[in-house]
Amino acid sequence: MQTLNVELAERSYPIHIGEDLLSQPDLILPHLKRKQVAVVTNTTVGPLYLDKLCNPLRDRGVSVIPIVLPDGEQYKNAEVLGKIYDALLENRCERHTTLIALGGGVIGDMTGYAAATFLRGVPFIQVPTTLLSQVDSSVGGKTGINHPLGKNMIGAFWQPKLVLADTTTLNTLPDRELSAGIAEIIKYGLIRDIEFFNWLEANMTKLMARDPAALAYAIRRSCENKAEVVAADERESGERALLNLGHTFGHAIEAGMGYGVWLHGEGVAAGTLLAADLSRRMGWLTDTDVERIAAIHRAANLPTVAPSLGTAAYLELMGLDKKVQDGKIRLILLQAIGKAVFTADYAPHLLHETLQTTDA
Ligand SMILES: NC(=O)c1ccc[n+]([C@@H]2O[C@H](COP(=O)([O-])OP(=O)(O)OC[C@H]3O[C@@H](n4cnc5c(N)ncnc54)[C@H](O)[C@@H]3O)[C@@H](O)[C@H]2O)c1
Ligand SMILES: O=C(O)C(=O)C[C@@H](O)[C@H](O)[C@H](O)COP(=O)(O)O
Ligand SMILES: [Zn+2]
Repeated sequence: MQTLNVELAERSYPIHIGEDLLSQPDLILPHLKRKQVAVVTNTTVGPLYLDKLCNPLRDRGVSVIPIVLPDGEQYKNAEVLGKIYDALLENRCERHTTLIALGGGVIGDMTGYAAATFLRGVPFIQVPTTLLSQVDSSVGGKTGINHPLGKNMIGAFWQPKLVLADTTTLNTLPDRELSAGIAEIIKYGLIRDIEFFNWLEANMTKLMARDPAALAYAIRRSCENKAEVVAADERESGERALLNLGHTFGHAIEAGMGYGVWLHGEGVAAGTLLAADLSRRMGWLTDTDVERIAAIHRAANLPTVAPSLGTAAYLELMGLDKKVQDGKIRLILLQAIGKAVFTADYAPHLLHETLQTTDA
């Protein structure tokens, strides 16, 4: 097992990464205020891992309330969030009850938001079971739900007490979801870690084949990158925005196509290629850079061409992004592979040209 720390003064917490961690209650028990937990999961992950996590806790005297939600990005909404509150109230949960998110980013974001808001804030633990959630969503404390008009529009910053990333759970993850996770891994290389990007290019075949050592390294390096950025800028007043590379486009794709049609990581992949295209039009990236970025996404079986929603629809959806300031869409662009900037200072006609490439 490897352990990293997210350094946030009194809100600091460990990230444990390793095999068979689910069934090690000693990793969880020190982080509980009382021996009562509510474990939020979904109808796919529950049958696979709920007993593995909960039985050893029960054996140690912990009272466990399981809460099983429907599975899918289309359920990351206020109605399903309400089901978490219902179960917590019906079971008379208190401020010292710890919520545990067992699942991917959808479960993690919703459980975290329920924890941030139930009784004005209760502790929570992330037990991420997708590659995407192990390398990104379980770390950093962004929690929330979608609105029909936009992704993650309602939410809160609420840090977990612990992240327990059991890499054995990835054995049951579908290939398409593995690729979606790799999109966020590539992101770290592109925005701030050229050596990691070079390593990813050299090791993509191993990652796609689920080589345990390659996966373990990619998860650790991703979490190190994310933890450093979050420690420097917890609430996204500057540097943290770089973690949004490709997301303004990607979130427009997810909302525009209907939640769940394109996976989050797929939207990020196609969105990253649009950000790269605009960066080339700005004179920052070369054609060779853009081809390198496309090639690494292709090697991960990720989409590199965005759907043709139409330029007007893209601009409308992107105009609802959380980073919009004074009505201007602010974007993360690449000055080079390994160096991103957060800027409003791009020529609007170049963004239009980029978006027009999506018209079939
Ligand atoms: N908070 C953040 O910082 C942050 C970062 C990135 C993404 N996100 C959010 O995370 C979500 C995407 O997360 P995701 O990609 O994990 O999707 P997800 O949570 O929908 O999980 C993907 C699918 O895999 C299934 N699954 C989960 N673990 C499994 C396992 N071990 N074996 C078999 N199936 C398994 C799930 O049931 C689901 O069907 C989006 O809503 C996105 O907005 C949040
Ligand atoms: O942690 C962050 O900060 C990120 O931006 C990570 C992203 O991968 C993630 O998808 C996040 O949920 C997007 O946040 P949002 O603020 O654009 O909704
Ligand atoms: Zn993301």
